[in-house]
Amino acid sequence: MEVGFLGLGIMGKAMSMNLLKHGFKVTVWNRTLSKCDELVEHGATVGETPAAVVKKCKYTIAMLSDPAAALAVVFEKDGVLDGICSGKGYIDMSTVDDETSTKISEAITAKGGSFLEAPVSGSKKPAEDGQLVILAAGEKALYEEAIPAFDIMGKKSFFLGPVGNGAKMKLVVNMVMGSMMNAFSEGLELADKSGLDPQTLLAVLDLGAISNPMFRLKGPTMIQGNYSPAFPLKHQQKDMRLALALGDENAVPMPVAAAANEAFKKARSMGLGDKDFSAVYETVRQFKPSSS
Ligand SMILES: NC(=O)C1=CN([C@@H]2O[C@H](COP(=O)(O)OP(=O)(O)OC[C@H]3O[C@@H](n4cnc5c(N)ncnc54)[C@H](OP(=O)(O)O)[C@@H]3O)[C@@H](O)[C@H]2O)C=CC1
Ligand SMILES: O=CCCC(=O)O
Repeated sequence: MEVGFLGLGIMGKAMSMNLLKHGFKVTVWNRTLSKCDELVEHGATVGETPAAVVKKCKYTIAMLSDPAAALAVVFEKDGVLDGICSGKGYIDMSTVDDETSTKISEAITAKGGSFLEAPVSGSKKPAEDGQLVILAAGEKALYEEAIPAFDIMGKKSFFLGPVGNGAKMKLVVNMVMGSMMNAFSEGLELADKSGLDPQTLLAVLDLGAISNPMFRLKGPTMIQGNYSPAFPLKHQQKDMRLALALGDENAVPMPVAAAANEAFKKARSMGLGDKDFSAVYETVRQFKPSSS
């Protein structure tokens, strides 16, 4: 099966690599061309533009940073729209808002193509291990066609109905995650400042009702001050911003998420946007480990 893949950042690289390793023929494109090299070493072909990739492949997947990137890759010259036609599908797995996704869907379908949004839960490691949770919405037939690829990239796929529902579900999930990360950071600092061992706090949390993989994975590295990016903080703040806009649209009060968004903005202002989102800890942290 020939699949196109646009966007080889942290997630796109891992996801397209998995497709290659499982026998898919993959044609890749990335704005910064050098990021294609490693994929080529594993058998990928490079398309010169998004349009060239779409022209070559029955369906094309995109994994791009934000709404501006998702729109640029579709609407700019030599973009997806210049290659799409009847019989071809476009699957955008980037985390964007429903307005962006709807705009892309309308443009693709106006040219006879089919569209699916399919943002994912799970980060770098689940992407490498094919353990993502896929939140698809849009054209059901394209969803069914893409299941073999989804089964490789993910551990579970949901079909959530019309375009927009996948984007909204993803924003709700990441809004909860970003708020939790801030509460967790405050807890680590409170433990430390009140004379408790943060490592013991991790052990206690892990045995109780709020035990979860995020605290288990991020806690030890946060204590070390290691923020090597799996999920860049600038993307988490983008998701908080988009989730708050969704709350605004639906008149849902979200004071906790709003405060969390401010903390992520503060972290960006401290130059931490390209670090892992757990670096939001630095906005409350006073004790610095000697290794940082
Ligand atoms: N990392 C994670 O844990 C997760 C991320 N996500 C979401 O997945 C998406 C990708 O995330 P991730 O891989 O971490 O991000 P990265 O920042 O690592 O990669 C972003 C990608 O978008 C491309 N890009 C950015 N701007 C443009 C543009 N204007 N035109 C064309 N391409 C552009 C980049 O190209 P270039 O290389 O040239 O900069 C790169 O390929 C985001 O929407 C994110 O929110 C979802 C789940 C988990
Ligand atoms: O969008 C990023 C999500 C990261 C995760 O689910 O661990």
